[in-house]
Amino acid sequence: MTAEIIDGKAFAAGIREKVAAEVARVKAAGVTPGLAVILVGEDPASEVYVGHKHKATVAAGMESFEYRLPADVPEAELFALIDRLNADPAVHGILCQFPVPDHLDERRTVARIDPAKDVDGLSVVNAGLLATGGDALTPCTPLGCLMLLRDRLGDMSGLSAVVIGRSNLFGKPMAQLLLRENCTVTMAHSRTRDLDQVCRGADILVAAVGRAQMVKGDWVKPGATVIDVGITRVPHPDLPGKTRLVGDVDFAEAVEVAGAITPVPGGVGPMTIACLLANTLTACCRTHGLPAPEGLTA
Ligand SMILES: Nc1nc(=O)c2c([nH]1)NC[C@@H]1CN(c3ccc(C(=O)N[C@@H](CCC(=O)O)C(=O)O)cc3)C=[N+]21
Repeated sequence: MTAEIIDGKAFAAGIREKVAAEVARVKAAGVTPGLAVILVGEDPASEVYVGHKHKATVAAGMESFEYRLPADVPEAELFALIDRLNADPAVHGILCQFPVPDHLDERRTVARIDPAKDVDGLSVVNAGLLATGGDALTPCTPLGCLMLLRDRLGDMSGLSAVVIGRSNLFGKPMAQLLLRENCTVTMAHSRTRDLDQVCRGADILVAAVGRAQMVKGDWVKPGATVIDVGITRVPHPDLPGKTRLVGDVDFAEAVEVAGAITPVPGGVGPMTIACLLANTLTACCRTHGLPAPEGLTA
């Protein structure tokens, strides 16, 4: 039996349409949601993502503001920009693309962003709200995974969920979201013993380790839902000089065992951008006391 392949690209397109419809509604109420993206330095991969974000933002009817700062920008200058955006009523979401150059500190940078505009959901305030059951802005990639899981599984109560990876950006918030769905959650990581065995117990297996094709087919419980958050560029096996994207899961093996699985590309990645738009809309609605859009939040 081969797994159902979860089409994140199509699902994300649906979310983006929903966002666009809601944007039209808040515009009619006199507000245009705006997203500001800050890119420090010239990382080629980041350039591509920022380009995608800009296009998607505009396509949803929102305002997109882009700021490119030189790689050696002093912290004070970056912070002055963030302060300006915090105070700007046309800006409802602020995202500083990571990684930032070594002389800057991600924690200090996130802390500078107004938590009400922190559409990455990375601030201490939003992480704390998520952990304590409040109305947080939820990190985009975990939110996207949650939407895919809800769509496939509906009620997740009592299911065993294993998240591999414990980053602040993904693993920790993902575990919190699964816990809120009443899963029994295990957080696994690089020091976990007998990781393969731990994974075999999972009804929901979420891989976010950043190691290409690490999760093998025999790590997967038959019928499990597998969410692959990894994205690594590797040399193409058949085309010399070419590359391709792979996830943290050995897809060819896992697809034979799982009940459903997200591909890479076309799985979680497109959901991340769709959820960034959703979060910007949510932030805008909360700021203006408008009803929060349904189905677009955790
Ligand atoms: N502050 C911050 N927030 C982020 O959310 C953030 C960040 N920094 N830095 C970089 C990572 C990476 N990221 C992705 C977004 C979309 C795809 C995506 O759309 N991927 C597609 C296509 C990928 C391709 O073809 O290159 C896919 O998987 O199908 C992937 C990765 C957001 N990030």
